[in-house]
Amino acid sequence: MNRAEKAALQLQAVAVLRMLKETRTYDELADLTGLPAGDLNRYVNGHVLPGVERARDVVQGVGRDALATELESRVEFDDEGYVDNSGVVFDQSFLDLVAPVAANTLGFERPDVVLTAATDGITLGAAMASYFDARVAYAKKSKETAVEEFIESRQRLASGIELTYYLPARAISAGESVLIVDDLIRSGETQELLLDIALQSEANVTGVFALISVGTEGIDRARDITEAPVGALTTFDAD
Ligand SMILES: O=P(O)(O)OC[C@H]1O[C@H](OP(=O)(O)OP(=O)(O)O)[C@H](O)[C@@H]1O
Repeated sequence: MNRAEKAALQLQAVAVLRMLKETRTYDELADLTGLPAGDLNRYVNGHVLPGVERARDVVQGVGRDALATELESRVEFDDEGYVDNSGVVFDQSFLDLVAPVAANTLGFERPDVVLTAATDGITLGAAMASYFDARVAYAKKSKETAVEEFIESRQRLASGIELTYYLPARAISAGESVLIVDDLIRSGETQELLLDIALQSEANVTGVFALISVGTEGIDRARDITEAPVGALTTFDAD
């Protein structure tokens, strides 16, 4: 880890601690993290940065659990099982916190491109791309008028409806590494289409990440297609 990466990790830990502090006293934060309340006060107020080991523990340990809990509290299901995740995907600051936690806990290598699906994956894709200093690309269900060449992937869904995603062909070059992300994974059909687009681009997939997994069907489906790490920040029961 070079000096800039260490500094970035230390600042990410401070951002996680600040989020946790919003709803806690310093004593409660000390109980949660195992760190002294006085130190936490200095970190949260920006007077001192946590050491690298402490920063890693915060980001990978309590950070993941806390973000998953926060995510669960912001997601709503209706009677038919449809998800309202606007409380998450409309909050870019929250997604900016998720990116380092996801990258560190699931072990994704830095990609050249973060690939997602319009619409709801876009803000997470932007957060992940910003964290990795990578480009972001999103496949859409329609063709952009001025773009001449597309990669397209089509699938007949379990529902019988056909779903096609289009990506401008120049968004990903052969040999580049691609991290596939989305806000939600349920059947895995969307991820399968994105993986197919990466394959057609002759790119190397470095991982598949979803904020929310509903059941494990989609995660299992992605794992059948790629050997790269596949994971979600939080998993809800499918029923
Ligand atoms: O694992 P799956 O069963 O494929 O479901 C996951 C997909 O469903 C949602 O997108 P949706 O198709 O609703 O499009 P939207 O983002 O434009 O709302 C979500 O954003 C994922 O892309």
